[in-house]
Amino acid sequence: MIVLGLTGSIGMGKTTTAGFLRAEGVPVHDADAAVHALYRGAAVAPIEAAFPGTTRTGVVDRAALAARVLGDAAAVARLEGIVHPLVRTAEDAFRAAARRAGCRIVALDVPLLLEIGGAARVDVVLTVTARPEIQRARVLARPGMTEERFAQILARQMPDAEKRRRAHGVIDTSDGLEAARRQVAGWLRAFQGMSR
Ligand SMILES: CC(C)(COP(=O)(O)OP(=O)(O)OC[C@H]1O[C@@H](n2cnc3c(N)ncnc32)[C@H](O)[C@@H]1O)[C@@H](O)C(=O)NCCC(=O)NCCS
Ligand SMILES: Nc1ncnc2c1ncn2[C@@H]1O[C@H](COP(=O)(O)OP(=O)(O)OP(=O)(O)O)[C@@H](O)[C@H]1O
Repeated sequence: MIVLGLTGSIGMGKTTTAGFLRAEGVPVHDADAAVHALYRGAAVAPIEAAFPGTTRTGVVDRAALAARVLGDAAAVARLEGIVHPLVRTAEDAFRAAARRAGCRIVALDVPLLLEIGGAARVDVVLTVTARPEIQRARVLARPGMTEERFAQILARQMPDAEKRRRAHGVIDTSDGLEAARRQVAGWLRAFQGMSR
């Protein structure tokens, strides 16, 4: 079974590109979705213990948690130390189920794949990118997003050029949905020739 690692910085088009993979029959595990589920489940108690007052009625309050950790590298590292192992457990269960089901190729959608050394756990890295001005317009169009918050998030993420350099394949979402969909189909044809 070939494991694709789908990654890319904020607003580059990972989720949309993951949708193209699913449409081609590739099961996708979404790390961000796993984190959202953990914030209603297994992560609530350890996060409340580490950051008192950041959960409400058994659910992590993302805004309170963000206010508590963002801008404090040690606190972000502590949060990641709680969350990332739980995400890995969910990913491992997804991979085992896909292997049992006889899947030939699966994808892990992990925004921080390269930041957390995750390239070692996939066979192929696919980086989703877009021209900087397009990324910027997309992110700043989001409710509540500010130039400062955008800069803060970019500062925490590996530069896009480095993510493209480390990738086996790049999907550029700058030229519309159909162009990106065609790139996904092209890379899948290339990877399906691989044997694992
Ligand atoms: C700190 C938290 C609560 C802030 O939540 P909030 O809803 O305000 O922001 P959101 O999660 O949407 O993040 C916004 C953007 O930053 C990226 N991002 C999220 N966490 C991190 C991080 N630790 N380092 C770098 N980029 C990050 C996301 O991929 C997204 O592109 C949240 O980011 C979080 O729970 N982070 C720890 C878990 C994690 O590392 N998630 C990334 C998925 S692998
Ligand atoms: N190929 C594309 N062509 C045009 N617009 C796109 C394309 N891919 C994504 N978009 C648009 O860009 C925005 C961000 O897309 P998406 O949510 O998939 O990115 P993301 O990388 O998952 O974002 P984040 O990491 O911030 O969650 C959305 O408005 C989406 O419709």
